[in-house]
Amino acid sequence: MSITVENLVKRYGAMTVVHGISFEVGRGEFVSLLGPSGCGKTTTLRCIAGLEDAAGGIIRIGDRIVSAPDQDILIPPHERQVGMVFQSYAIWPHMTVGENVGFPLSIRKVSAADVAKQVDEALGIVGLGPFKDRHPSQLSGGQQQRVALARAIVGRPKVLLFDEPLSNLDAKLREGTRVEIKRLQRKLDVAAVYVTHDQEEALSMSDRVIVMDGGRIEQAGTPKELYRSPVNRFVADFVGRASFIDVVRVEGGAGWRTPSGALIDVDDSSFNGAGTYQAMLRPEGIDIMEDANAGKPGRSLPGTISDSHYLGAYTEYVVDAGGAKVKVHSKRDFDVGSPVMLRFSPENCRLVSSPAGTGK
Ligand SMILES: Nc1ncnc2c1ncn2[C@@H]1O[C@H](COP(=O)(O)OP(=O)(O)OP(=O)(O)O)[C@@H](O)[C@H]1O
Repeated sequence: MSITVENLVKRYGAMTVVHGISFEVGRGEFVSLLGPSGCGKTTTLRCIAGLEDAAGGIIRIGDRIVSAPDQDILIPPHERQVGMVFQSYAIWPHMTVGENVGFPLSIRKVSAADVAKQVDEALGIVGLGPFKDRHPSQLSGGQQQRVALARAIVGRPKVLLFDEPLSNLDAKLREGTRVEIKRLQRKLDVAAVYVTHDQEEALSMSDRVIVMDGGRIEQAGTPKELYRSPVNRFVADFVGRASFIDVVRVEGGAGWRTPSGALIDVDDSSFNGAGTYQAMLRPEGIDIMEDANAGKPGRSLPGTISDSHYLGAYTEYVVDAGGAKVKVHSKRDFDVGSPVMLRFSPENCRLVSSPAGTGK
């Protein structure tokens, strides 16, 4: 089943925290809500689950309206057929693994025999069959999170909702559990909404990512679309590493000029005639040339290495290019203070809007 969110509004008292957002998640599709702390991701997810009451808009699961305050429709969570996994796992320490997983069924008055069968099936899917009679305190953090996963899928939910489910796991375990969650979601072929503030997690797991800020959607698209063609500086900065150089359009549209007066070739397909703009450069798309005179007009900028951070597979250099701090990834060694030439292609030098005064 799909999830459709139309003009969702959520208020806490006088404060509006979700400002009429709309999106759709198709059956079998994995969509992440990505954004900084407080942008309204969790609130949106909880409105879909029915754990928060929306103030406006319509939420559908499949064809069924589960939330439409204007029509006095607010279906309670246990009737929405959603499975949800929380950051805190929310498993009960006094219950065994099997009892925890079976809990959502027992409150739905499923017969004991059916509960046992479905619990065994769910534990089998997450690989926890032999742990059924243990208590959560006898499990590792990763195993506890799998109990929470099993509990989310036990009633054969029509959609799966995840609220930062991996943030309490260490880096190595997080990577493994990502793969497991994706495998599970594919196997069940359900719509999934996944809340995270971790861009790597969102890019690597999702069919589509919705970037939010201040209770609004900034951009929605496939991971590649967001990475390659962000609509503004906020999205460019939030999705991956990027550097920004102020640019102004040369009179008559014959190119773009940096504050130091250099003309650069910018992919300006996003230019719409109004507002302020910056050129965005991704660090892996820039070459560092030792010969400070090796530049091609429009596709290079002179600078000085001002800082370096060794990261194993590559070094991240910060290059001061006429006042702009440009991050560059290179496998080669350069000394701080060296004069260099940065070379880039117009495809890696994209115009992004950067509304003045908004910090975006
Ligand atoms: N129960 C509540 N009462 C009042 N305000 C709340 C409540 N829950 C959330 N908020 C506010 O709503 C806004 C959105 O919160 P939300 O938890 O959805 O953000 P988020 O993007 O999920 O952030 P995080 O990543 O920190 O969880 C925030 O400004 C938050 O302070």
